[in-house]
Amino acid sequence: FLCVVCTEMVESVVTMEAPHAEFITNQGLEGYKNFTYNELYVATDGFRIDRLLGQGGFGQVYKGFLGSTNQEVAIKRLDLQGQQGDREFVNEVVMLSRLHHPNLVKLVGYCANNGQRILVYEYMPLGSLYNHIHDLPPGQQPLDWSTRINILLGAAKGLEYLHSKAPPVINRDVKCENNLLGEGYHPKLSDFGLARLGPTGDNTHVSTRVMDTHGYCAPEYLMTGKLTVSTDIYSFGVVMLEVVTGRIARDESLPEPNRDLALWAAEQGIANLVDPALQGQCSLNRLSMTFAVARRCVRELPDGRPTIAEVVTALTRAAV
Ligand SMILES: Nc1ncnc2c1ncn2[C@@H]1O[C@H](COP(=O)(O)OP(=O)(O)OP(=O)(O)O)[C@@H](O)[C@H]1O
Repeated sequence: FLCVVCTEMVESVVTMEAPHAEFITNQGLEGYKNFTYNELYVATDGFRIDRLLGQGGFGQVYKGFLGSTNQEVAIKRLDLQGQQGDREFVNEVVMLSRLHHPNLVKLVGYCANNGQRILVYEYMPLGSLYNHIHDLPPGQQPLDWSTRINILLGAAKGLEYLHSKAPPVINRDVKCENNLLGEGYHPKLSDFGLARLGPTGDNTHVSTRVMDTHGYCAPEYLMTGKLTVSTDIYSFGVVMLEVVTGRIARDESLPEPNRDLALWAAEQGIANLVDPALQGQCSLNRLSMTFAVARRCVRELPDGRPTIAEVVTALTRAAV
């Protein structure tokens, strides 16, 4: 019964019918805890400011502690902006309840009582990849080559799982901030509120909202709003370039055409590309392999981009 319900809900999310958040609460989703607002209020000491982990496009994320299970969690409280927020909420809950992989962040539960829209996730103690690549606080050592390549490999495996579903799940929001890190820098993709089920047959899903997340968007997506697995591949290529160059995806302080990392990297030799902090840590062969696959991912024409399975193969070779 629940599977049928989930499928119906996913379809209604994709076709943007009326939200179903109260419906989720009433029916429950097997395996996920339906929290009361009070439980989460207690877990975060009243959503105290010093528990704030970060602010995303859809609301604040707090660190919480569930006394009943002795578990640390991340609690995302969505800003209530009418149906839009509701749609993202239902989409995230339904998507995560169907998707399970060691490189995807786990949903612990949710709360949709009294107009609240709150998601509860496993806590990822090392935060986002962004914070380990960019704007390092003084004294923090940059990640070494082997850690960086293993993070990329794990993230690529998470994306491979999504793309291997029938129909494929398009993450649509692949970026460094959405790669969260657990103990030992184990990476997990997060944030499926924007994920969409991909096209079947020759149809291409046309998004009603084209979102440019600062240098991560494939050119054809910006022009047409058409979502395919190739648009995720482009974004993943930008993440790869960030991780190995240490540069951000789009640097507004630079003159065009050097602002977008993907465009800049296409014109550079390896010596210029590699993050100075990685000098001497990796053979030229592995560096060239990694840059070659990253550059293929950010090709202008989607047909020239590799599949995520090819990316996993290349990164596996670069990691050994
Ligand atoms: N499960 C988690 N464990 C630990 N920290 C988390 C977790 N989820 C989110 N965070 C922190 O909260 C921040 C905001 O997360 P969130 O997913 O809301 O936004 P985002 O991905 O940065 O942006 P957007 O929602 O616009 O894509 C993250 O960058 C991360 O630092």
